[in-house]
Amino acid sequence: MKALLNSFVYAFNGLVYAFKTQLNFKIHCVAALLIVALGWWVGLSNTEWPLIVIAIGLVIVAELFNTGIEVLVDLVSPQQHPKAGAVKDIAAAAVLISAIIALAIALFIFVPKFV
Ligand SMILES: Nc1ncnc2c1ncn2[C@@H]1O[C@H](COP(=O)(O)OP(=O)(O)OP(=O)(O)O)[C@@H](O)[C@H]1O
Repeated sequence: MKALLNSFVYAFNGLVYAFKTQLNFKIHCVAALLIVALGWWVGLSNTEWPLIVIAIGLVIVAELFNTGIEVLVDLVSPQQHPKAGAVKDIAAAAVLISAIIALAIALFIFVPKFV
Protein backbone atom coordinates (compact mmCIF):
# COMPACT_ATOMS: atom_id res chain seq x y z
CA MET A 1 0.00 0.00 0.00
CA LYS A 2 2.85 2.36 0.91
CA ALA A 3 4.60 1.49 -2.39
CA LEU A 4 1.43 2.41 -4.29
CA LEU A 5 1.18 5.70 -2.42
CA ASN A 6 4.87 6.41 -3.11
CA SER A 7 4.38 5.84 -6.84
CA PHE A 8 1.73 8.59 -6.83
CA VAL A 9 4.11 10.88 -4.92
CA TYR A 10 6.91 10.20 -7.46
CA ALA A 11 4.54 10.91 -10.36
CA PHE A 12 3.39 14.12 -8.69
CA ASN A 13 7.05 15.12 -8.20
CA GLY A 14 7.54 14.63 -11.94
CA LEU A 15 4.60 16.92 -12.68
CA VAL A 16 5.96 19.57 -10.30
CA TYR A 17 9.44 19.29 -11.88
CA ALA A 18 8.03 19.77 -15.40
CA PHE A 19 5.86 22.68 -14.26
CA LYS A 20 8.73 24.43 -12.47
CA THR A 21 11.37 23.98 -15.18
CA GLN A 22 9.47 24.07 -18.50
CA LEU A 23 7.94 27.33 -19.66
CA ASN A 24 6.10 25.49 -22.47
CA PHE A 25 4.53 23.11 -19.94
CA LYS A 26 3.23 26.10 -17.96
CA ILE A 27 1.88 27.71 -21.14
CA HIS A 28 0.11 24.48 -22.14
CA CYS A 29 -1.41 24.12 -18.64
CA VAL A 30 -2.74 27.68 -18.78
CA ALA A 31 -4.07 27.09 -22.31
CA ALA A 32 -5.78 23.90 -21.09
CA LEU A 33 -7.49 25.78 -18.26
CA LEU A 34 -8.66 28.49 -20.67
CA ILE A 35 -10.03 25.89 -23.10
CA VAL A 36 -11.89 24.11 -20.28
CA ALA A 37 -13.35 27.47 -19.14
CA LEU A 38 -14.37 28.28 -22.73
CA GLY A 39 -15.89 24.82 -23.11
CA TRP A 40 -17.91 25.38 -19.95
CA TRP A 41 -19.04 28.78 -21.21
CA VAL A 42 -20.20 27.58 -24.63
CA GLY A 43 -21.72 24.40 -23.11
CA LEU A 44 -19.88 21.59 -24.87
CA SER A 45 -21.80 18.38 -25.45
CA ASN A 46 -21.09 14.93 -23.98
CA THR A 47 -19.31 13.96 -27.19
CA GLU A 48 -17.28 17.17 -27.45
CA TRP A 49 -15.86 17.08 -23.89
CA PRO A 50 -14.04 13.74 -24.33
CA LEU A 51 -12.38 15.06 -27.51
CA ILE A 52 -11.19 18.17 -25.65
CA VAL A 53 -9.94 16.05 -22.73
CA ILE A 54 -8.05 13.76 -25.13
CA ALA A 55 -6.55 16.78 -26.96
CA ILE A 56 -5.37 18.37 -23.70
CA GLY A 57 -4.08 15.06 -22.36
CA LEU A 58 -2.17 14.39 -25.58
CA VAL A 59 -0.23 17.66 -25.29
CA ILE A 60 0.43 17.32 -21.55
CA VAL A 61 1.68 13.74 -21.96
CA ALA A 62 3.89 14.73 -24.92
CA GLU A 63 5.31 17.62 -22.85
CA LEU A 64 6.07 15.28 -19.94
CA PHE A 65 7.86 12.76 -22.18
CA ASN A 66 9.76 15.64 -23.82
CA THR A 67 10.86 16.93 -20.42
CA GLY A 68 11.97 13.47 -19.31
CA ILE A 69 13.92 12.96 -22.54
CA GLU A 70 15.61 16.36 -22.17
CA VAL A 71 16.68 15.53 -18.63
CA LEU A 72 17.98 12.13 -19.74
CA VAL A 73 19.92 13.59 -22.67
CA ASP A 74 21.47 16.26 -20.43
CA LEU A 75 22.49 13.49 -18.02
CA VAL A 76 24.04 11.07 -20.53
CA SER A 77 25.39 13.63 -22.99
CA PRO A 78 26.26 16.92 -21.25
CA GLN A 79 28.71 17.53 -24.10
CA GLN A 80 27.42 18.44 -27.57
CA HIS A 81 26.66 15.46 -29.81
CA PRO A 82 24.62 15.40 -33.05
CA LYS A 83 22.60 12.39 -31.84
CA ALA A 84 21.86 14.06 -28.49
CA GLY A 85 20.61 17.08 -30.44
CA ALA A 86 18.53 14.85 -32.72
CA VAL A 87 16.91 13.09 -29.73
CA LYS A 88 15.88 16.43 -28.25
CA ASP A 89 14.66 17.72 -31.62
CA ILE A 90 12.56 14.59 -32.20
CA ALA A 91 11.01 14.86 -28.74
CA ALA A 92 10.25 18.53 -29.40
CA ALA A 93 8.70 17.56 -32.76
CA ALA A 94 6.38 15.14 -30.94
CA VAL A 95 5.16 18.01 -28.76
CA LEU A 96 4.67 20.21 -31.82
CA ILE A 97 2.61 17.55 -33.63
CA SER A 98 0.49 16.92 -30.52
CA ALA A 99 -0.15 20.66 -30.16
CA ILE A 100 -1.17 20.93 -33.86
CA ILE A 101 -3.59 18.00 -33.43
CA ALA A 102 -5.02 19.60 -30.26
CA LEU A 103 -5.41 22.95 -32.03
CA ALA A 104 -7.20 21.26 -34.96
CA ILE A 105 -9.62 19.49 -32.58
CA ALA A 106 -10.28 22.75 -30.71
CA LEU A 107 -10.92 24.63 -33.97
CA PHE A 108 -13.31 21.92 -35.25
CA ILE A 109 -15.28 22.12 -32.00
CA PHE A 110 -15.23 25.83 -31.16
CA VAL A 111 -15.27 27.65 -34.52
CA PRO A 112 -18.81 26.48 -35.50
CA LYS A 113 -20.06 27.81 -32.16
CA PHE A 114 -18.96 31.36 -33.01
CA VAL A 115 -19.85 31.60 -36.72
N1 LIG B 1 23.90 17.77 -25.91
C1 LIG B 1 23.49 18.32 -27.05
N2 LIG B 1 24.11 18.02 -28.21
C2 LIG B 1 23.74 18.56 -29.38
N3 LIG B 1 22.70 19.43 -29.52
C3 LIG B 1 22.02 19.76 -28.41
C4 LIG B 1 22.37 19.23 -27.13
N4 LIG B 1 21.51 19.74 -26.20
C5 LIG B 1 20.69 20.53 -26.89
N5 LIG B 1 20.95 20.55 -28.20
C6 LIG B 1 20.25 21.29 -29.26
O1 LIG B 1 19.73 22.49 -28.73
C7 LIG B 1 18.29 22.46 -28.79
C8 LIG B 1 17.74 23.12 -27.55
O2 LIG B 1 18.17 22.36 -26.45
P1 LIG B 1 17.63 22.64 -24.99
O3 LIG B 1 18.24 21.70 -24.05
O4 LIG B 1 17.75 24.10 -24.69
O5 LIG B 1 16.15 22.21 -25.26
P2 LIG B 1 14.87 23.06 -25.08
O6 LIG B 1 13.81 22.31 -25.81
O7 LIG B 1 15.10 24.48 -25.47
O8 LIG B 1 14.77 22.85 -23.53
P3 LIG B 1 14.24 23.85 -22.43
O9 LIG B 1 12.76 23.73 -22.54
O10 LIG B 1 14.82 23.25 -21.18
O11 LIG B 1 14.79 25.23 -22.75
C9 LIG B 1 17.92 20.99 -28.94
O12 LIG B 1 16.65 20.81 -29.54
C10 LIG B 1 19.06 20.47 -29.78
O13 LIG B 1 18.85 20.78 -31.15
